[in-house]
Amino acid sequence: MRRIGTGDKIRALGAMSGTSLDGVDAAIIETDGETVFGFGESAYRPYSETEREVLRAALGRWDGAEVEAAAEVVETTHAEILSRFDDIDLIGFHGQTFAHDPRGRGTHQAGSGAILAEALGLPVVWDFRSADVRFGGEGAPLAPFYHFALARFIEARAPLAFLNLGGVGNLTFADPGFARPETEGALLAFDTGPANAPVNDLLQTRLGRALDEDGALAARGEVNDAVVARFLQHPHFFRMAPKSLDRDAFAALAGEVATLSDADAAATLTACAAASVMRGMELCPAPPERLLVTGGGRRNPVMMAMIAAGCDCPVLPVEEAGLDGDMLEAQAFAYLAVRVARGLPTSAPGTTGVRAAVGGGTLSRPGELAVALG
Ligand SMILES: Nc1ncnc2c1ncn2[C@@H]1O[C@H](COP(=O)(O)OP(=O)(O)OP(=O)(O)O)[C@@H](O)[C@H]1O
Ligand SMILES: CC(=O)N[C@H]1[C@@H]2OC[C@@H](O2)[C@@H](O)[C@@H]1O[C@H](C)C(=O)O
Repeated sequence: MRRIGTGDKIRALGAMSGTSLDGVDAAIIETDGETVFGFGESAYRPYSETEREVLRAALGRWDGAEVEAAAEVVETTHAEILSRFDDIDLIGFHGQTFAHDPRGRGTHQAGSGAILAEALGLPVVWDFRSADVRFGGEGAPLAPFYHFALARFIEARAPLAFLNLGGVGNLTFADPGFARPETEGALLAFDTGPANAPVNDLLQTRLGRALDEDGALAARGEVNDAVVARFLQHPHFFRMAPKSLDRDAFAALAGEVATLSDADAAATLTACAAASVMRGMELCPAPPERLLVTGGGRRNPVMMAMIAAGCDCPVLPVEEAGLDGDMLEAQAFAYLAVRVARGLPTSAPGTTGVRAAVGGGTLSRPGELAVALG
């Protein structure tokens, strides 16, 4: 691959498989790793029920047969979706997080970028989170550097916030007045709390459904305020930002709603997700002019209304700013891949708590694996 410089329009393809285990998102952006020039095609490849079972069996595990089987699903499904795109310079492959314990065992995203580089015949940047953890960071969230680039892309004139409502929620406060994302004060980011994961798990366990479509069940229920108040006593809400979460850090919530009706339980878990966003907004260093929401939760009108009711600024899906809320994280890993290829940082003390700005990620080129094995 040629050396990349400022102003070079690299066509990077990013792929993300998030904590809700619904499928793989893939999207192209054009960038030099600093400025976003534009967007390209995107695609979504849902996991089959069988694949999802294999992935679920690996949740919370670091190694062993379950993780190996899951890594194979991650690699084959990604190879399938990524091979659909043409004229790509570089791939950013996030992989699938099964376990995340930055202050303990570390963080692990399953799936090998080296194998994908071989399969696709393209350079692949992967393992984005390990270096950050090694340097004292949380290893997450990593989208904030991309949020900063987007704030400039949409020509935001005042500090704003991005909220991702995936399985877990994460919030980024971005001040586009700064020239670079790693400068102190440009970004503050952290995981807010659980977002869709507890509601999804409830629907799966009780009703055999993957999600509460449009919040229909939650809309019929009543929020149990005592459960929400107890939820907010979790140590996560007393930690300073940056901070991150494992998908199942709040697994105990399922027990808290066990005696509630399906509708009341869904309403209460949705309210917990919204309450954690409100706590998150209190951590912003200044009031953001708007909260732009990405991720699947922005399609849940009950969750969105609860969040809007607790915020002092407009709460809008990112589409209101001309962005694509389904593909934003896949785009983020395309953007970060170009930064890694250029040796630019991908996280900073304000985004992950890392000791100093660091570039995380391994670049694998096709042919390397053959050399390594031979
Ligand atoms: N119409 C809808 N109504 C309610 N919830 C929805 C709807 N569409 C999507 N969701 C929720 O959004 C989830 C998917 O969100 P998304 O793809 O952003 O998560 P993810 O990327 O896997 O997670 P993370 O960002 O934590 O890694 C679904 O599992 C579901 O809970
Ligand atoms: C360890 C890990 O995979 N974390 C994910 C997860 O899903 C949402 C939230 O928790 C966020 O911290 C992160 O993903 C996004 C893409 C990020 O790194 O910005």
